[in-house]
Amino acid sequence: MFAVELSAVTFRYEALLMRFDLAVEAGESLAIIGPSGAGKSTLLNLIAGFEAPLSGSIRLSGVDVVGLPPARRPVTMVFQDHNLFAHLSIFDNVALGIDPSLRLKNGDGARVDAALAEVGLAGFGQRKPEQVSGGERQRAALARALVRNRPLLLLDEPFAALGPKLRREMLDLVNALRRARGLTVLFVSHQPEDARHGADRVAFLQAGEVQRVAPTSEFFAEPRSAEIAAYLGETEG
Ligand SMILES: Nc1ncnc2c1ncn2[C@@H]1O[C@H](COP(=O)(O)OP(=O)(O)OP(=O)(O)O)[C@@H](O)[C@H]1O
Repeated sequence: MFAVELSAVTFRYEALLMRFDLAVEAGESLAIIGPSGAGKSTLLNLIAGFEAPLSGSIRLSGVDVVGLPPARRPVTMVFQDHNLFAHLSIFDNVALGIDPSLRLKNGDGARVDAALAEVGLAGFGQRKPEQVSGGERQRAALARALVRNRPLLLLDEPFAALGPKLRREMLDLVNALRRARGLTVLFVSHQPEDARHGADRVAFLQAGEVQRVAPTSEFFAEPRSAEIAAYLGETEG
């Protein structure tokens, strides 16, 4: 049974008809790369339930989730724009992952503290988002995703604004959390280097389709398809 399985999933934005087929094993880390407008964010949004397909099936751990709202899917997601509330402390921002109205029950506070410690933010709970660095804000967003205890973690370019060294550190953190918690991770990145560094396999999207999926070392090995060579030339220049 796959952690994620999309079969003939179609979706349309104006002129672009997308059609996705993809299978991801439990515990895997999959990088999703491809040109701007290829459908990378749309693919994650379909899995998370922020968009509904025209047709096809989306199975998560064997269960067809089409029609289920995002909150009822075994999924948690982190975005590039971390969506932290400026007026709330880091602790409260993370606690929103447990209860959006911040009515915490016994033990919830300890869960928030544990998640903050897991992402390297022990002791940062009482600061406001503006009082921490960009990398630390993304760690907080990751902690908020983790407290939801979902087996599938989707990352839509969450580290795009960080420099290369920090991005590698964040990918290492994600992979450590993946192993410790047995998560399946799908991450979108514009940096092929992120895929090389942090993914077991790479999915290359082009014009609304998954054009190639391969183990990372195989994906980057020669010979490459014309489309992949063009993409890598375009972005590595
Ligand atoms: N809300 C929307 N309304 C109309 N068209 C949209 C909308 N969101 C995305 N699109 C279009 O759908 C296509 C796929 O967009 P998507 O954001 O999934 O691509 P992407 O690969 O994530 O791109 P990028 O790398 O630039 O973020 C693009 O052609 C885009 O213009």
